[in-house]
This record gives sequence, C-alpha cells and structure tokens, in this order.
Amino acid sequence: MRSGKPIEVGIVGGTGYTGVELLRLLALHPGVRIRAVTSRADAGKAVADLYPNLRGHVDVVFTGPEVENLGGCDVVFFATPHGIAMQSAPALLEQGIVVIDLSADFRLKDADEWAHWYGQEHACPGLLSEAVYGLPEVRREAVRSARLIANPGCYPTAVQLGLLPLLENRLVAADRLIADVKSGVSGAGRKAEVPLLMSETGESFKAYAVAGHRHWPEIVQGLVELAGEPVGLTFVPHLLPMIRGIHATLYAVPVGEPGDIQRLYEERYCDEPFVDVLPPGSHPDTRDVRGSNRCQIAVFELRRSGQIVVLSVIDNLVKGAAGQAVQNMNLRFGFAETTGLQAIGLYP
Ligand SMILES: NC(=O)C1=CN([C@@H]2O[C@H](COP(=O)(O)OP(=O)(O)OC[C@H]3O[C@@H](n4cnc5c(N)ncnc54)[C@H](OP(=O)(O)O)[C@@H]3O)[C@@H](O)[C@H]2O)C=CC1
Ligand SMILES: CC(=O)N[C@@H](CCC(=O)OP(=O)(O)O)C(=O)O
Repeated sequence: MRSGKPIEVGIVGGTGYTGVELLRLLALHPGVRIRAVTSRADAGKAVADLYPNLRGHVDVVFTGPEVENLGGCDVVFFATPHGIAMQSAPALLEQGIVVIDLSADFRLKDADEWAHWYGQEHACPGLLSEAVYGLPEVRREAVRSARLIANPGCYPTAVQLGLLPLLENRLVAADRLIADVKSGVSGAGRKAEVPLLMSETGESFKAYAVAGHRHWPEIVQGLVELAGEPVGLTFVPHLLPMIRGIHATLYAVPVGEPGDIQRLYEERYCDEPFVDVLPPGSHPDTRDVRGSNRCQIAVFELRRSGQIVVLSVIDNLVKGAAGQAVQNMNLRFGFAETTGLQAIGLYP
C-alpha cells in the first residue's frame, strides 16, 4: 500500500459535471494534492468561487488547458468532450505523466471505428492499442501498470457489469442481447441546450439514438472480450427526468439450463468492493447509489418467458465517470482501491 508524499493531480475540464465530481472526490482523498484544474472560460477564477460546495477544500485557481500548465503532475484526468484528450495525451505521456481519460478518445481499439462514431480522424491512433480500458472488475491488473487509462462510458459500465457473469460463463445467447437503459440528464454534461431544459425534460420520458448511439460499439467491444465470441446487441438509451443515475434493464436468453444464476453473480462479485449483488427478488433504485461508486445488481430468471433479466444501477457521475476514474487512479498508484470512494448513496 502506498504511503508518503501525496501524488500531484491535474484535471483538464474542471468546470463540467464530471470535472467537479472529480474535485469533490479528490478533495477528500488523503493521498493526492490537486495541483492544476483547467477551464478556458473561467481561467483566473478561484475554483471555490465558482463551486461554493468546494470552499475550504479546494484552494486552486483555474488555468488554461495548455500542456505547460500540467507540468509536475503525476496524473492528469481529462474530463473534456471527445477529441480533446487525444490532442494532449502524447505530450503528457512523454513527460511520464499518467493520463486517465474520462472521454471516449481511447476507449475503442479500432481507429476507423472511432472515426466513424466520433466524426473525426483520431489524432494518435498508435496509442489505441496501448490504452487500458479501465473497467477494474475486468482489467484490474492491467490498470495497475498502465500509462494511459480509458475510463469507460456510463452506459457501458452499467451494461457490462450487468452482463459480465453470464457472458464469461457462456450461459446466454451472445447474439441476442438487449440493453434497455435510462439515464439522468447530467449524463449530457453541463451545457445550455434547449432539449436539456427542465421544461423539456421534466415530467416526460423518451428514448433517443435508437438507430445508433456511440456507446454501442464500446459496449459490443467489451462484451466480445468477455464472451470470447461475436455479440449481437440491441441498445436503446432513454432520457429520464432526473439529474443523476443510470438504470439498465438487460435481457438475455439462456442456452441450456443456466443453473443458480443468483449464486453465480454473488460468487463473481463477492470480492468486488463496488459491485453489490442484491438478494433475490430485489428491484434496485437509482437513488440508492446516488453519490456513491457502487453498482447494484439484481438478477431474475423468468421461467415463463425463458428470459434472464438483469437490473443494474449506477450513478453516472460516480461509477459511470469520476468515481471509476479515481478507482483506476487508486489501482495505478498503489492506494487501497476504495480510498476516497467510501461515500454511501444519498437517501432520499
Ligand atoms: N456526464 C456524464 O455522466 C459522463 C460524461 N462522460 C464523459 O466525460 C467527459 C466530460 O463530460 P462532462 O463533465 O459531462 O462535460 P461538460 O460539458 O459538463 O464539461 C466539459 C469540460 O471540458 C472543458 N472543455 C470543453 N472544451 C474544451 C477544450 N477544447 N479544451 C479543454 N477543455 C475543454 C469545459 O470547460 P471550458 O470550456 O471552460 O474549457 C468543461 O470544464 C465527456 O467526454 C463525457 O462524454 C463520461 C461518463 C459519464
Ligand atoms: C443523457 C445523455 O445525453 N448521455 C450521454 C452519454 C453520457 C456521456 O457523457 O458519454 P460518454 O460516456 O461517451 O463519455 C449521451 O447519450 O450522449
């Protein structure tokens, strides 16, 4: 376990929802010092003036996002829109700085696939094979020695953790998976757009991107690795009139007699600090993981319809983004994996 001098941390994109969530978590982490936090719009302002919840905890002024402002950091988090981290990552890596990217720049292994879904050429395709996809429940050992960590997306985290035990054990038809997933509005980031107004999202509920969402290739890439065979996935995201939270309802068809699925899930996750398999018959509530780094899972085998249904909930800003990024930092720098991440979900 690491002890001694704190590590120096930088955050690019410190004014967005995941950036501020990183600050909230890191401010109470005993092993880090927040050295640099960037914002183009708010450079020169004190972090705590913009975010009074951080008063007394974060005594730093926003700087511009240029690489020069990140010198001396041990690790830099990118909490920026897609297409930004890939511009600066090579220069940071060259200086020996570990990069943890919360955006999708390094999540897909295929540069052409990335360009197709993100609408631009990748700036450093040579780094895609090196980047470690940071889902600790699957790739913990690789994260421990990674220079470049691609933090998974929010929907992909909920879906992969929900389906993992079934696919690893080849218990379901991998070509007939369905993920019906709902997200709170903070998943769209902190921006002024008409579809995100309260009067547009409140008291209403809709699916979106049914024909193709950029998380589809990311989820499929992860599931193929778990299953060891081709995967067919229908993924339908929805926008819920709430701020935080993701609820995934996952459908799979068993091949043969699946056995005791409840026990399978309990055994697969018994040593995982952030995955909680609920007792049989439970219906997880997004509220119970709000503000926490936990994924709560319930599993049902519906004999009448021949389906397995898995329910998986996370807080999109914590296990779906900033919390998972801190979990990856803990692994990479030798802290106990749960350091700074022990907050219990807020109720109500
Ligand atoms: N919201 C969520 O639930 C999740 C988000 N993610 C991903 O994490 C990343 C951040 O998301 P989120 O926090 O929601 O985004 P926000 O839109 O809330 O914040 C974006 C941040 O990036 C900064 N930024 C924007 N453009 C640039 C640029 N060109 N150079 C440097 N900094 C820039 C902004 O500050 P400024 O413009 O002042 O520089 C701001 O601080 C995204 O890639 C997102 O897809 C992943 C999982 C979940
Ligand atoms: C509700 C909402 O809009 N959610 C976002 C996904 C969350 C996100 O930020 O995407 P990444 O995980 O790829 O970084 C969306 O559908 O685009």
